Amino acid sequence: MRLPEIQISTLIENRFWSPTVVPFGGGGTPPSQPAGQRIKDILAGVDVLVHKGPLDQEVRSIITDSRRVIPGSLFFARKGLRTDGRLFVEEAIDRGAAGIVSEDAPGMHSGVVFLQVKSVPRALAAIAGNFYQWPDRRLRTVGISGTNGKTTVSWLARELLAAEDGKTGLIGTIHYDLGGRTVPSYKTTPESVDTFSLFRQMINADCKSAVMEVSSHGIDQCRVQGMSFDLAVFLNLTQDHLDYHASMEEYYQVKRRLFDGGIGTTPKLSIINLDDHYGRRLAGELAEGPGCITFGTHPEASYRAEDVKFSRTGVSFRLVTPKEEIALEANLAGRFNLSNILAALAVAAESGCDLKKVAAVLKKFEGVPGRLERVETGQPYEVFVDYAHTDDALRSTLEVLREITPGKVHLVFGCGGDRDRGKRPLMMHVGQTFADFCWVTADNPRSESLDQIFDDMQKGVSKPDQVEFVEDRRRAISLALDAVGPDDTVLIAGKGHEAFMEFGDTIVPFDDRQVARELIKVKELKPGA
Ligand SMILES: CC(=O)N[C@H]1[C@@H](OP(=O)(O)OP(=O)(O)OC[C@H]2O[C@@H](n3ccc(=O)[nH]c3=O)[C@H](O)[C@@H]2O)O[C@H](CO)[C@@H](O)[C@@H]1O[C@H](C)C(=O)N[C@@H](C)C(=O)N[C@H](CCC(=O)O)C(=O)O
Ligand SMILES: Nc1ncnc2c1ncn2[C@@H]1O[C@H](COP(=O)(O)OP(=O)(O)OP(=O)(O)O)[C@@H](O)[C@H]1O
Ligand SMILES: N[C@H](CCC[C@H](N)C(=O)O)C(=O)O
Ligand SMILES: [Mg+2]
Repeated sequence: MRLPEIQISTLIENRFWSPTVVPFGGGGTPPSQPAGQRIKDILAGVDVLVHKGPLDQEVRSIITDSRRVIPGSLFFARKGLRTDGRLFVEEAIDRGAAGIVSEDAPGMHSGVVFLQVKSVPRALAAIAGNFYQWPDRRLRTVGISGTNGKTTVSWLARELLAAEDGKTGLIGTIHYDLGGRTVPSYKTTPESVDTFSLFRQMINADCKSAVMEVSSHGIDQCRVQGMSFDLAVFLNLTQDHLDYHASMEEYYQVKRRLFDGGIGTTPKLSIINLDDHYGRRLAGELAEGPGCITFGTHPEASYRAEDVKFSRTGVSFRLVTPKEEIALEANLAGRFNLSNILAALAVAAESGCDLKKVAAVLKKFEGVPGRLERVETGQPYEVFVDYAHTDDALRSTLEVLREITPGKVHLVFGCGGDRDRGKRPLMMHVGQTFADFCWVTADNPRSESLDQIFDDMQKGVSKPDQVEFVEDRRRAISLALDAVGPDDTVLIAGKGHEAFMEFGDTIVPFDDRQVARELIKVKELKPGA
Protein backbone atom coordinates (compact mmCIF):
# COMPACT_ATOMS: atom_id res chain seq x y z
CA MET A 1 0.00 0.00 0.00
CA ARG A 2 1.29 3.45 -0.87
CA LEU A 3 0.81 5.57 2.22
CA PRO A 4 -0.07 9.23 1.91
CA GLU A 5 2.74 11.74 2.18
CA ILE A 6 1.39 14.10 4.72
CA GLN A 7 2.04 17.26 6.70
CA ILE A 8 4.94 18.30 8.25
CA SER A 9 5.00 20.50 11.25
CA THR A 10 8.49 21.41 12.06
CA LEU A 11 9.90 21.59 8.56
CA ILE A 12 8.06 24.84 8.04
CA GLU A 13 9.08 26.21 11.43
CA ASN A 14 12.49 26.99 10.03
CA ARG A 15 12.94 30.46 8.67
CA PHE A 16 14.55 29.24 5.48
CA TRP A 17 11.39 27.43 4.52
CA SER A 18 8.17 28.76 3.18
CA PRO A 19 5.05 26.70 2.61
CA THR A 20 5.49 27.09 -1.13
CA VAL A 21 8.73 25.12 -1.09
CA VAL A 22 7.69 22.57 1.51
CA PRO A 23 6.96 19.40 -0.39
CA PHE A 24 4.73 17.93 2.25
CA GLY A 25 0.98 18.05 2.01
CA GLY A 26 1.12 19.17 -1.60
CA GLY A 27 3.20 22.32 -1.23
CA GLY A 28 1.43 23.83 1.72
CA THR A 29 -2.13 22.72 1.01
CA PRO A 30 -3.89 21.09 3.97
CA PRO A 31 -2.61 17.55 4.40
CA SER A 32 -4.73 14.64 3.36
CA GLN A 33 -6.16 12.55 6.16
CA PRO A 34 -4.49 9.17 6.51
CA ALA A 35 -6.99 6.40 7.10
CA GLY A 36 -7.32 4.73 10.46
CA GLN A 37 -4.91 6.96 12.41
CA ARG A 38 -6.96 7.11 15.57
CA ILE A 39 -5.10 8.16 18.66
CA LYS A 40 -5.59 4.79 20.33
CA ASP A 41 -4.02 3.08 17.29
CA ILE A 42 -0.75 4.96 17.57
CA LEU A 43 0.02 4.66 21.27
CA ALA A 44 2.06 1.42 21.26
CA GLY A 45 5.26 1.84 23.26
CA VAL A 46 4.18 5.18 24.74
CA ASP A 47 4.42 5.66 28.48
CA VAL A 48 0.97 7.25 29.02
CA LEU A 49 0.51 8.16 32.69
CA VAL A 50 -3.01 9.55 32.42
CA HIS A 51 -5.39 10.03 29.51
CA LYS A 52 -8.61 11.97 29.17
CA GLY A 53 -11.05 12.38 26.29
CA PRO A 54 -12.13 10.29 23.27
CA LEU A 55 -9.19 8.10 22.22
CA ASP A 56 -10.85 7.16 18.93
CA GLN A 57 -10.37 10.77 17.82
CA GLU A 58 -8.59 10.86 14.48
CA VAL A 59 -5.15 12.42 14.12
CA ARG A 60 -4.26 14.17 10.86
CA SER A 61 -0.88 15.57 11.72
CA ILE A 62 1.71 15.53 14.44
CA ILE A 63 2.80 19.02 15.45
CA THR A 64 5.36 20.41 17.89
CA ASP A 65 4.78 24.12 17.24
CA SER A 66 1.43 25.62 18.18
CA ARG A 67 1.69 28.08 15.29
CA ARG A 68 1.51 25.15 12.88
CA VAL A 69 -1.52 23.45 14.41
CA ILE A 70 -4.36 22.74 11.99
CA PRO A 71 -7.68 21.05 12.79
CA GLY A 72 -7.02 17.41 13.69
CA SER A 73 -3.41 17.89 14.85
CA LEU A 74 -1.93 16.11 17.83
CA PHE A 75 0.08 18.87 19.57
CA PHE A 76 3.18 17.92 21.55
CA ALA A 77 3.76 20.55 24.24
CA ARG A 78 7.42 20.18 25.05
CA LYS A 79 9.85 22.16 27.12
CA GLY A 80 12.57 23.96 25.20
CA LEU A 81 15.66 25.97 26.02
CA ARG A 82 14.04 29.29 25.18
CA THR A 83 10.37 28.73 25.92
CA ASP A 84 7.95 25.97 26.90
CA GLY A 85 5.40 24.38 24.56
CA ARG A 86 3.02 24.01 27.52
CA LEU A 87 2.44 27.76 27.36
CA PHE A 88 0.84 27.26 23.95
CA VAL A 89 -1.70 24.53 24.71
CA GLU A 90 -4.63 26.98 24.65
CA GLU A 91 -3.50 28.33 21.30
CA ALA A 92 -3.25 24.80 19.90
CA ILE A 93 -6.78 24.01 21.08
CA ASP A 94 -8.10 27.27 19.60
CA ARG A 95 -6.58 26.24 16.28
CA GLY A 96 -8.45 22.94 16.35
CA ALA A 97 -6.00 20.45 17.85
CA ALA A 98 -7.54 16.99 18.25
CA GLY A 99 -5.27 16.18 21.15
CA ILE A 100 -2.52 17.42 23.44
CA VAL A 101 0.49 15.44 24.64
CA SER A 102 2.15 16.95 27.69
CA GLU A 103 4.08 16.11 30.82
CA ASP A 104 1.41 18.07 32.75
CA ALA A 105 -1.81 16.65 34.16
CA PRO A 106 -4.78 16.84 31.74
CA GLY A 107 -6.67 20.14 31.43
CA MET A 108 -10.42 20.70 31.54
CA HIS A 109 -11.26 20.91 27.82
CA SER A 110 -14.02 18.72 26.41
CA GLY A 111 -13.73 17.07 23.01
CA VAL A 112 -9.93 17.25 23.10
CA VAL A 113 -7.82 14.27 24.06
CA PHE A 114 -5.16 14.83 26.73
CA LEU A 115 -2.28 12.44 27.17
CA GLN A 116 0.02 12.96 30.13
CA VAL A 117 3.34 11.23 29.40
CA LYS A 118 6.62 10.90 31.20
CA SER A 119 8.68 12.44 28.41
CA VAL A 120 7.21 14.40 25.51
CA PRO A 121 10.23 13.99 23.16
CA ARG A 122 10.14 10.20 23.68
CA ALA A 123 6.38 10.06 23.23
CA LEU A 124 6.75 12.15 20.07
CA ALA A 125 9.24 9.69 18.57
CA ALA A 126 7.12 6.64 19.46
CA ILE A 127 3.81 8.12 18.26
CA ALA A 128 5.42 9.44 15.06
CA GLY A 129 6.95 6.00 14.43
CA ASN A 130 3.52 4.37 14.86
CA PHE A 131 1.86 7.05 12.74
CA TYR A 132 4.26 6.46 9.84
CA GLN A 133 4.36 2.68 10.48
CA TRP A 134 8.12 2.56 11.21
CA PRO A 135 9.47 3.10 7.69
CA ASP A 136 13.01 2.91 9.10
CA ARG A 137 12.49 -0.85 9.48
CA ARG A 138 11.80 -1.22 5.76
CA LEU A 139 14.99 0.55 4.62
CA ARG A 140 18.64 -0.28 5.06
CA THR A 141 19.42 2.61 7.39
CA VAL A 142 22.89 3.99 7.98
CA GLY A 143 23.40 6.49 10.83
CA ILE A 144 26.61 8.52 10.70
CA SER A 145 27.90 10.36 13.75
CA GLY A 146 31.04 12.29 14.68
CA THR A 147 32.15 15.87 15.12
CA ASN A 148 33.50 16.29 11.57
CA GLY A 149 32.96 14.45 8.30
CA LYS A 150 29.32 13.34 8.63
CA THR A 151 28.15 15.14 5.51
CA THR A 152 31.18 14.05 3.48
CA VAL A 153 30.80 10.40 4.45
CA SER A 154 27.02 10.47 3.89
CA TRP A 155 27.37 11.91 0.42
CA LEU A 156 30.02 9.39 -0.58
CA ALA A 157 28.14 6.46 1.00
CA ARG A 158 24.99 7.51 -0.89
CA GLU A 159 26.91 7.34 -4.18
CA LEU A 160 28.46 3.97 -3.39
CA LEU A 161 25.17 2.41 -2.23
CA ALA A 162 23.25 3.84 -5.18
CA ALA A 163 25.59 2.08 -7.61
CA GLU A 164 24.41 -1.26 -6.17
CA ASP A 165 20.92 -0.51 -4.87
CA GLY A 166 19.59 2.22 -7.13
CA LYS A 167 17.78 5.06 -5.44
CA THR A 168 19.25 5.87 -2.04
CA GLY A 169 17.87 8.42 0.41
CA LEU A 170 19.91 10.89 2.41
CA ILE A 171 19.18 13.10 5.42
CA GLY A 172 21.78 15.65 6.45
CA THR A 173 23.14 19.16 6.63
CA ILE A 174 22.91 20.19 2.97
CA HIS A 175 19.68 18.60 1.83
CA TYR A 176 17.30 15.70 2.18
CA ASP A 177 17.30 13.37 -0.83
CA LEU A 178 14.09 11.42 -1.15
CA GLY A 179 15.34 9.21 -3.95
CA GLY A 180 16.16 11.71 -6.68
CA ARG A 181 13.97 14.56 -5.42
CA THR A 182 15.87 16.79 -3.02
CA VAL A 183 14.56 19.37 -0.58
CA PRO A 184 16.66 21.84 1.43
CA SER A 185 17.65 20.77 4.92
CA TYR A 186 16.41 22.67 7.99
CA LYS A 187 18.51 20.67 10.47
CA THR A 188 21.31 18.13 10.16
CA THR A 189 19.19 15.64 12.11
CA PRO A 190 15.52 16.58 11.77
CA GLU A 191 12.80 16.12 14.36
CA SER A 192 11.78 12.45 14.73
CA VAL A 193 8.39 13.07 13.14
CA ASP A 194 10.01 14.64 10.08
CA THR A 195 12.57 11.85 9.73
CA PHE A 196 9.83 9.22 9.76
CA SER A 197 7.96 11.23 7.13
CA LEU A 198 11.12 11.52 5.02
CA PHE A 199 11.79 7.77 5.33
CA ARG A 200 8.19 7.08 4.29
CA GLN A 201 8.63 9.21 1.20
CA MET A 202 11.90 7.41 0.38
CA ILE A 203 10.03 4.09 0.46
CA ASN A 204 7.30 5.54 -1.75
CA ALA A 205 10.09 6.53 -4.19
CA ASP A 206 11.47 2.95 -4.14
CA CYS A 207 14.64 3.66 -2.14
CA LYS A 208 16.17 0.59 -0.55
CA SER A 209 18.68 2.41 1.66
CA ALA A 210 18.84 5.67 3.58
CA VAL A 211 21.97 7.36 4.86
CA MET A 212 21.51 9.81 7.71
CA GLU A 213 23.71 12.23 9.66
CA VAL A 214 23.07 11.82 13.37
CA SER A 215 24.09 14.86 15.40
CA SER A 216 24.60 14.87 19.16
CA HIS A 217 21.74 17.39 19.48
CA GLY A 218 19.60 14.92 17.57
CA ILE A 219 20.45 12.06 19.92
CA ASP A 220 20.05 14.18 23.05
CA GLN A 221 16.69 15.61 21.97
CA CYS A 222 15.30 12.13 21.15
CA ARG A 223 15.12 12.95 17.43
CA VAL A 224 16.34 9.38 16.65
CA GLN A 225 14.76 7.66 19.66
CA GLY A 226 13.58 4.15 18.80
CA MET A 227 14.82 4.35 15.20
CA SER A 228 16.40 1.21 13.77
CA PHE A 229 19.84 1.53 12.27
CA ASP A 230 21.34 -1.33 10.32
CA LEU A 231 24.74 0.35 10.36
CA ALA A 232 25.92 3.06 12.74
CA VAL A 233 29.21 4.81 12.03
CA PHE A 234 31.43 6.65 14.52
CA LEU A 235 33.87 9.02 12.79
CA ASN A 236 35.63 11.13 15.45
CA LEU A 237 35.08 13.33 18.46
CA THR A 238 36.84 16.67 18.96
CA GLN A 239 35.80 19.91 20.59
CA ASP A 240 32.49 21.42 19.51
CA HIS A 241 29.07 22.08 21.02
CA LEU A 242 30.36 22.62 24.54
CA ASP A 243 27.74 25.35 24.80
CA TYR A 244 25.24 22.49 24.80
CA HIS A 245 27.10 19.58 26.38
CA ALA A 246 28.70 20.24 29.78
CA SER A 247 32.00 18.53 28.90
CA MET A 248 33.72 16.38 26.28
CA GLU A 249 32.85 13.37 28.45
CA GLU A 250 29.15 14.24 28.31
CA TYR A 251 29.41 14.89 24.56
CA TYR A 252 30.96 11.42 24.16
CA GLN A 253 28.33 9.76 26.33
CA VAL A 254 25.57 11.29 24.20
CA LYS A 255 27.21 10.06 20.96
CA ARG A 256 27.67 6.63 22.53
CA ARG A 257 23.91 6.26 22.85
CA LEU A 258 23.64 5.67 19.10
CA PHE A 259 25.76 2.55 19.52
CA ASP A 260 25.00 1.11 22.95
CA GLY A 261 21.20 0.89 22.93
CA GLY A 262 20.79 4.28 24.59
CA ILE A 263 18.38 5.43 21.86
CA GLY A 264 16.15 2.41 22.53
CA THR A 265 17.58 0.32 19.68
CA THR A 266 21.02 -1.14 18.99
CA PRO A 267 22.48 -1.02 15.48
CA LYS A 268 22.98 -4.36 13.77
CA LEU A 269 26.57 -3.31 13.09
CA SER A 270 28.72 -0.51 14.50
CA ILE A 271 31.54 0.78 12.28
CA ILE A 272 34.14 2.67 14.29
CA ASN A 273 37.22 4.77 13.48
CA LEU A 274 40.20 3.14 15.13
CA ASP A 275 42.47 6.11 14.31
CA ASP A 276 40.43 8.36 16.61
CA HIS A 277 41.02 8.52 20.35
CA TYR A 278 37.32 8.32 21.26
CA GLY A 279 36.76 5.76 18.48
CA ARG A 280 39.31 3.43 20.12
CA ARG A 281 37.58 3.94 23.45
CA LEU A 282 34.15 3.21 21.96
CA ALA A 283 35.37 0.10 20.15
CA GLY A 284 36.88 -1.13 23.42
CA GLU A 285 33.72 -0.40 25.39
CA LEU A 286 31.46 -2.11 22.88
CA ALA A 287 33.84 -5.09 22.86
CA GLU A 288 34.72 -5.99 19.29
CA GLY A 289 32.64 -8.83 17.97
CA PRO A 290 30.22 -9.57 15.18
CA GLY A 291 28.30 -6.38 16.02
CA CYS A 292 31.30 -4.07 15.77
CA ILE A 293 33.97 -3.54 13.15
CA THR A 294 36.60 -0.83 12.71
CA PHE A 295 38.30 1.23 10.02
CA GLY A 296 41.44 3.35 9.72
CA THR A 297 45.14 3.11 9.04
CA HIS A 298 45.59 1.45 12.44
CA PRO A 299 47.10 -2.04 11.91
CA GLU A 300 44.19 -3.68 13.74
CA ALA A 301 41.42 -1.96 11.77
CA SER A 302 39.03 -4.34 9.97
CA TYR A 303 38.89 -1.98 6.96
CA ARG A 304 42.45 -0.76 6.59
CA ALA A 305 44.28 1.52 4.19
CA GLU A 306 47.81 0.40 3.30
CA ASP A 307 50.43 1.85 0.91
CA VAL A 308 48.77 5.24 1.14
CA LYS A 309 49.98 7.88 -1.35
CA PHE A 310 48.62 11.40 -1.12
CA SER A 311 48.77 13.66 -4.16
CA ARG A 312 47.86 17.34 -4.60
CA THR A 313 44.30 16.46 -5.46
CA GLY A 314 43.62 13.03 -4.03
CA VAL A 315 44.84 9.77 -2.63
CA SER A 316 45.59 6.22 -3.72
CA PHE A 317 45.84 3.20 -1.41
CA ARG A 318 45.22 -0.50 -1.02
CA LEU A 319 42.09 -1.35 0.92
CA VAL A 320 42.39 -4.47 3.04
CA THR A 321 39.04 -5.82 4.25
CA PRO A 322 38.19 -8.95 6.24
CA LYS A 323 37.44 -10.65 2.90
CA GLU A 324 39.58 -9.10 0.15
CA GLU A 325 42.10 -6.47 -0.94
CA ILE A 326 41.72 -3.89 -3.68
CA ALA A 327 43.67 -0.90 -5.04
CA LEU A 328 41.66 2.34 -4.91
CA GLU A 329 41.97 5.97 -5.98
CA ALA A 330 39.94 9.01 -4.97
CA ASN A 331 39.84 12.69 -5.81
CA LEU A 332 39.47 13.80 -2.21
CA ALA A 333 42.60 15.39 -0.81
CA GLY A 334 44.03 15.07 2.67
CA ARG A 335 44.49 12.56 5.45
CA PHE A 336 41.13 13.47 7.00
CA ASN A 337 39.38 12.57 3.76
CA LEU A 338 41.11 9.19 3.70
CA SER A 339 39.36 8.56 7.00
CA ASN A 340 36.02 9.64 5.49
CA ILE A 341 36.60 7.41 2.45
CA LEU A 342 37.36 4.38 4.63
CA ALA A 343 34.15 4.93 6.61
CA ALA A 344 32.06 5.09 3.42
CA LEU A 345 33.84 2.04 1.98
CA ALA A 346 33.10 0.02 5.12
CA VAL A 347 29.43 1.03 4.86
CA ALA A 348 29.30 -0.04 1.21
CA ALA A 349 31.14 -3.32 1.71
CA GLU A 350 29.07 -4.28 4.77
CA SER A 351 25.94 -3.51 2.73
CA GLY A 352 27.01 -6.13 0.21
CA CYS A 353 28.31 -3.80 -2.52
CA ASP A 354 30.77 -5.22 -5.02
CA LEU A 355 34.13 -3.54 -4.33
CA LYS A 356 35.07 -3.36 -8.03
CA LYS A 357 31.94 -1.34 -8.70
CA VAL A 358 32.68 0.71 -5.60
CA ALA A 359 36.21 1.43 -6.87
CA ALA A 360 34.84 2.88 -10.12
CA VAL A 361 32.30 5.10 -8.32
CA LEU A 362 34.87 6.30 -5.79
CA LYS A 363 37.25 7.30 -8.56
CA LYS A 364 34.57 9.50 -10.14
CA PHE A 365 33.28 11.07 -6.90
CA GLU A 366 33.87 14.81 -7.15
CA GLY A 367 33.40 15.85 -3.57
CA VAL A 368 30.72 17.61 -1.60
CA PRO A 369 29.49 21.19 -2.11
CA GLY A 370 31.30 23.59 0.19
CA ARG A 371 33.85 21.03 1.38
CA LEU A 372 37.30 21.99 0.01
CA GLU A 373 35.41 23.30 -3.02
CA ARG A 374 37.64 25.07 -5.54
CA VAL A 375 36.52 28.45 -6.83
CA GLU A 376 37.84 28.46 -10.35
CA THR A 377 37.48 31.41 -12.69
CA GLY A 378 40.87 31.17 -14.36
CA GLN A 379 42.65 33.24 -11.69
CA PRO A 380 46.40 32.58 -11.23
CA TYR A 381 46.03 31.55 -7.55
CA GLU A 382 43.88 29.02 -5.70
CA VAL A 383 40.68 29.84 -3.81
CA PHE A 384 38.88 27.22 -1.71
CA VAL A 385 35.63 27.37 0.22
CA ASP A 386 35.33 24.93 3.12
CA TYR A 387 32.96 24.18 6.01
CA ALA A 388 35.62 23.93 8.74
CA HIS A 389 34.01 25.37 11.85
CA THR A 390 35.98 23.57 14.58
CA ASP A 391 39.69 23.77 15.39
CA ASP A 392 40.24 20.16 14.31
CA ALA A 393 38.50 20.70 10.96
CA LEU A 394 40.41 23.94 10.36
CA ARG A 395 43.74 22.27 11.15
CA SER A 396 42.91 19.32 8.87
CA THR A 397 42.01 21.59 5.97
CA LEU A 398 44.90 24.02 6.41
CA GLU A 399 47.38 21.13 6.56
CA VAL A 400 46.18 19.96 3.14
CA LEU A 401 46.36 23.45 1.66
CA ARG A 402 49.82 24.07 3.11
CA GLU A 403 51.01 20.91 1.35
CA ILE A 404 49.76 22.05 -2.05
CA THR A 405 50.62 25.75 -1.76
CA PRO A 406 54.11 26.87 -2.83
CA GLY A 407 53.43 30.43 -1.63
CA LYS A 408 51.33 31.81 1.22
CA VAL A 409 48.01 30.65 2.68
CA HIS A 410 45.50 33.43 3.41
CA LEU A 411 42.63 32.44 5.70
CA VAL A 412 39.25 34.17 5.91
CA PHE A 413 37.09 32.87 8.76
CA GLY A 414 34.96 33.64 11.78
CA CYS A 415 33.11 31.79 14.52
CA GLY A 416 29.35 31.28 14.74
CA GLY A 417 27.31 33.09 17.37
CA ASP A 418 25.22 31.17 19.94
CA ARG A 419 27.61 28.25 19.66
CA ASP A 420 30.54 26.88 21.69
CA ARG A 421 32.58 29.91 22.86
CA GLY A 422 35.45 27.67 23.92
CA LYS A 423 36.31 26.73 20.35
CA ARG A 424 36.88 30.34 19.29
CA PRO A 425 40.41 30.85 20.67
CA LEU A 426 41.30 27.31 19.57
CA MET A 427 40.25 28.06 15.98
CA MET A 428 42.15 31.35 16.09
CA HIS A 429 45.25 29.55 17.36
CA VAL A 430 45.04 27.03 14.51
CA GLY A 431 44.59 29.87 12.01
CA GLN A 432 47.69 31.63 13.28
CA THR A 433 49.71 28.42 13.33
CA PHE A 434 48.88 27.14 9.85
CA ALA A 435 47.99 30.21 7.77
CA ASP A 436 50.28 33.11 6.86
CA PHE A 437 47.58 35.69 7.40
CA CYS A 438 44.11 35.58 8.99
CA TRP A 439 41.22 37.82 8.00
CA VAL A 440 38.82 37.34 10.89
CA THR A 441 35.24 38.16 10.09
CA ALA A 442 31.54 37.37 10.63
CA ASP A 443 30.13 33.84 10.40
CA ASN A 444 26.47 33.77 11.45
CA PRO A 445 26.74 35.94 14.58
CA ARG A 446 23.09 35.13 15.35
CA SER A 447 22.05 36.85 18.61
CA GLU A 448 25.64 37.61 19.71
CA SER A 449 27.56 40.81 19.08
CA LEU A 450 30.52 40.51 16.73
CA ASP A 451 32.56 42.36 19.37
CA GLN A 452 32.04 39.51 21.82
CA ILE A 453 32.88 36.87 19.20
CA PHE A 454 36.02 38.79 18.17
CA ASP A 455 37.03 39.21 21.85
CA ASP A 456 36.80 35.44 22.33
CA MET A 457 38.84 34.83 19.18
CA GLN A 458 41.39 37.46 20.21
CA LYS A 459 42.38 35.17 23.11
CA GLY A 460 43.90 32.79 20.54
CA VAL A 461 45.98 35.46 18.79
CA SER A 462 49.70 34.76 19.01
CA LYS A 463 50.94 36.81 16.02
CA PRO A 464 49.07 40.16 16.08
CA ASP A 465 50.82 41.40 12.95
CA GLN A 466 49.36 38.48 10.97
CA VAL A 467 45.70 39.03 11.72
CA GLU A 468 43.12 41.64 10.81
CA PHE A 469 39.57 41.81 12.17
CA VAL A 470 37.12 42.91 9.46
CA GLU A 471 33.43 42.89 10.37
CA ASP A 472 32.06 42.66 6.85
CA ARG A 473 32.67 39.21 5.35
CA ARG A 474 32.59 40.44 1.74
CA ARG A 475 35.22 43.04 2.58
CA ALA A 476 37.36 40.44 4.38
CA ILE A 477 37.28 38.21 1.28
CA SER A 478 38.08 41.22 -0.87
CA LEU A 479 41.09 42.15 1.27
CA ALA A 480 42.39 38.58 1.15
CA LEU A 481 42.05 38.61 -2.63
CA ASP A 482 44.00 41.90 -2.75
CA ALA A 483 46.83 40.34 -0.77
CA VAL A 484 47.05 37.07 -2.69
CA GLY A 485 50.07 36.32 -4.89
CA PRO A 486 50.24 33.94 -7.90
CA ASP A 487 51.59 30.96 -5.89
CA ASP A 488 49.22 31.55 -2.98
CA THR A 489 45.97 30.05 -1.74
CA VAL A 490 42.96 31.73 -0.14
CA LEU A 491 40.83 29.57 2.15
CA ILE A 492 37.39 30.92 3.00
CA ALA A 493 36.27 28.72 5.88
CA GLY A 494 33.21 28.11 8.04
CA LYS A 495 30.22 28.56 5.78
CA GLY A 496 30.81 26.03 3.01
CA HIS A 497 27.52 25.39 1.20
CA GLU A 498 25.56 27.93 3.26
CA ALA A 499 23.79 30.51 1.15
CA PHE A 500 22.74 32.79 4.01
CA MET A 501 24.18 34.72 6.93
CA GLU A 502 22.28 35.00 10.22
CA PHE A 503 22.42 38.36 12.03
CA GLY A 504 20.04 38.41 15.01
CA ASP A 505 16.64 37.51 13.59
CA THR A 506 17.63 38.65 10.12
CA ILE A 507 18.82 36.32 7.43
CA VAL A 508 20.62 37.78 4.45
CA PRO A 509 21.79 35.96 1.32
CA PHE A 510 25.53 35.28 1.47
CA ASP A 511 27.36 32.56 -0.40
CA ASP A 512 31.17 32.53 -0.06
CA ARG A 513 31.58 30.86 -3.46
CA GLN A 514 29.46 33.40 -5.27
CA VAL A 515 31.01 36.36 -3.45
CA ALA A 516 34.54 35.11 -4.20
CA ARG A 517 33.70 34.65 -7.90
CA GLU A 518 32.19 38.14 -8.13
CA LEU A 519 35.16 39.76 -6.41
CA ILE A 520 37.74 37.90 -8.51
CA LYS A 521 36.00 39.13 -11.67
CA VAL A 522 35.82 42.72 -10.43
CA LYS A 523 39.52 42.67 -9.57
CA GLU A 524 40.43 41.25 -12.97
CA LEU A 525 38.52 44.05 -14.69
CA LYS A 526 39.72 46.81 -12.35
CA PRO A 527 43.01 45.87 -10.71
CA GLY A 528 43.29 47.61 -7.34
CA ALA A 529 39.48 47.85 -6.88
C1 LIG B 1 19.86 24.01 20.84
C2 LIG B 1 18.77 23.33 20.09
O1 LIG B 1 18.96 22.27 19.56
N1 LIG B 1 17.60 23.97 20.05
C3 LIG B 1 16.41 23.36 19.43
C4 LIG B 1 15.27 23.44 20.42
O2 LIG B 1 15.08 24.78 20.66
P1 LIG B 1 14.55 25.26 22.02
O3 LIG B 1 14.78 24.19 23.06
O4 LIG B 1 15.14 26.59 22.27
O5 LIG B 1 12.97 25.37 21.73
P2 LIG B 1 12.05 26.54 22.21
O6 LIG B 1 12.16 27.65 21.27
O7 LIG B 1 12.31 26.79 23.66
O8 LIG B 1 10.57 25.93 22.04
C5 LIG B 1 10.07 24.87 22.86
C6 LIG B 1 8.86 24.28 22.18
O9 LIG B 1 7.82 25.27 22.14
C7 LIG B 1 7.28 25.31 20.84
N2 LIG B 1 6.66 26.61 20.59
C8 LIG B 1 7.43 27.74 20.59
C9 LIG B 1 6.85 28.96 20.31
C10 LIG B 1 5.46 29.02 20.01
O10 LIG B 1 4.86 30.07 19.75
N3 LIG B 1 4.75 27.86 20.03
C11 LIG B 1 5.32 26.65 20.31
O11 LIG B 1 4.63 25.64 20.29
C12 LIG B 1 8.47 24.98 19.94
O12 LIG B 1 8.05 24.50 18.65
C13 LIG B 1 9.16 23.88 20.74
O13 LIG B 1 8.59 22.62 20.45
O14 LIG B 1 14.08 22.93 19.86
C14 LIG B 1 13.68 23.68 18.70
C15 LIG B 1 12.36 23.09 18.22
O15 LIG B 1 12.57 21.85 17.67
C16 LIG B 1 14.77 23.61 17.63
O16 LIG B 1 14.38 24.37 16.51
C17 LIG B 1 16.06 24.15 18.19
O17 LIG B 1 17.08 23.97 17.26
C18 LIG B 1 17.81 25.18 16.96
C19 LIG B 1 17.18 25.86 15.75
C20 LIG B 1 19.24 24.87 16.62
O18 LIG B 1 19.93 25.75 16.19
N4 LIG B 1 19.70 23.66 16.78
C21 LIG B 1 21.08 23.31 16.37
C22 LIG B 1 22.11 23.65 17.45
C23 LIG B 1 21.12 21.83 16.09
O19 LIG B 1 20.25 21.06 16.48
N5 LIG B 1 22.16 21.44 15.37
C24 LIG B 1 22.40 20.06 15.01
C25 LIG B 1 23.71 19.93 14.23
C26 LIG B 1 24.90 20.25 15.06
C27 LIG B 1 26.17 19.75 14.38
O20 LIG B 1 26.35 18.53 14.23
O21 LIG B 1 27.03 20.58 14.04
C28 LIG B 1 21.35 19.56 14.03
O22 LIG B 1 21.04 18.34 14.09
O23 LIG B 1 20.90 20.33 13.17
N1 LIG C 1 37.20 13.24 9.10
C1 LIG C 1 37.42 14.53 9.33
N2 LIG C 1 38.26 14.91 10.31
C2 LIG C 1 38.51 16.22 10.57
N3 LIG C 1 37.97 17.22 9.84
C3 LIG C 1 37.13 16.90 8.84
C4 LIG C 1 36.81 15.54 8.54
N4 LIG C 1 35.97 15.53 7.49
C5 LIG C 1 35.73 16.80 7.17
N5 LIG C 1 36.43 17.64 7.97
C6 LIG C 1 36.41 19.10 8.02
O1 LIG C 1 35.14 19.42 8.59
C7 LIG C 1 34.38 20.22 7.70
C8 LIG C 1 32.95 19.79 7.75
O2 LIG C 1 32.85 18.52 7.13
P1 LIG C 1 31.43 17.82 7.02
O3 LIG C 1 30.44 18.81 6.59
O4 LIG C 1 31.59 16.58 6.24
O5 LIG C 1 31.22 17.47 8.57
P2 LIG C 1 29.88 17.37 9.43
O6 LIG C 1 30.23 16.44 10.54
O7 LIG C 1 28.76 16.98 8.59
O8 LIG C 1 29.65 18.84 9.99
P3 LIG C 1 28.27 19.40 10.68
O9 LIG C 1 28.29 18.87 12.08
O10 LIG C 1 28.38 20.86 10.67
O11 LIG C 1 27.14 18.89 9.89
C9 LIG C 1 35.01 20.02 6.34
O12 LIG C 1 34.76 21.15 5.53
C10 LIG C 1 36.48 19.83 6.68
O13 LIG C 1 37.09 21.07 6.91
N1 LIG D 1 26.04 22.46 12.34
C1 LIG D 1 26.90 23.51 12.79
C2 LIG D 1 27.13 24.42 11.66
C3 LIG D 1 28.05 25.58 11.97
C4 LIG D 1 28.35 26.41 10.77
C5 LIG D 1 28.97 27.72 11.03
N2 LIG D 1 28.84 28.49 9.84
C6 LIG D 1 28.30 28.43 12.20
O1 LIG D 1 27.32 29.12 11.96
O2 LIG D 1 28.80 28.32 13.33
C7 LIG D 1 26.29 24.21 13.99
O3 LIG D 1 25.11 24.52 13.94
O4 LIG D 1 27.00 24.41 14.96
MG1 LIG E 1 26.91 17.75 8.35
